Amino acid sequence: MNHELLSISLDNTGRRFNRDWIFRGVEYTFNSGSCYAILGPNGSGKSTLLQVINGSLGASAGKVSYSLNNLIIPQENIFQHLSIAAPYLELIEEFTLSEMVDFHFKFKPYLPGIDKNILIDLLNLPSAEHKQIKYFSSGMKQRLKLILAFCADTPLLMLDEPCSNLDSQGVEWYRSLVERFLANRLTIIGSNQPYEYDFCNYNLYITDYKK
Ligand SMILES: Nc1ncnc2c1ncn2[C@@H]1O[C@H](COP(=O)(O)OP(=O)(O)OP(=O)(O)O)[C@@H](O)[C@H]1O
Repeated sequence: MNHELLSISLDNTGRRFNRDWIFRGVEYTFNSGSCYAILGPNGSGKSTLLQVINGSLGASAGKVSYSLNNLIIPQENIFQHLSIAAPYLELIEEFTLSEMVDFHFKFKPYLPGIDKNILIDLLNLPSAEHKQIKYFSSGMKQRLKLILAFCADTPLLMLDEPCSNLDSQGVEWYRSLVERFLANRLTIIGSNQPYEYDFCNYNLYITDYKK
């Protein structure tokens, strides 16, 4: 369980592409221990807002600031404290599952109580350990992205469309990870499927920031 206290504040934050504002005037603070859903229809800007929050995309207006254990940290360092599963973040197709897990956890520690064998058991994909990821189905890849994000010991967990390509068993499996691995973290989920986010403490509607 991660015990670091992270706070992310958006101050009059907006992002545009060319002349179109995707969102503007966002005033919001995200805190450890809560789960936030970013909601809106397809193409409304959920992924864009997630990327602005994690600093991988700059804001066109306003600012995003971060504090960890009450110390301000610069935007360029936030990725060290972040685990993310998103459709636009790819796995390394040439690796086997085993190699992918080793590679991922060179950069991020495991959550206490988790190790490689436990993680592979949790993934529940029998006989996939030495299979190359390029031979995984889309649902298997999605499970792998999720388990890598959930099991890394970071205060910030971001999930964009977490159940894309998952079947109903996969959705149940996702919900079991949520119950087990969210405590104390700051979790932000981009979604328009209630089963992906209905346990969140707060909902943000991107359409509220379109003016
Ligand atoms: N690099 C870019 N250049 C120009 N426009 C972009 C760029 N990235 C995203 N957009 C536009 O920004 C808008 C928001 O896209 P975004 O992917 O954030 O929406 P979303 O709510 O996550 O959508 P979905 O639910 O379909 O995943 C869309 O109109 C998209 O075309």
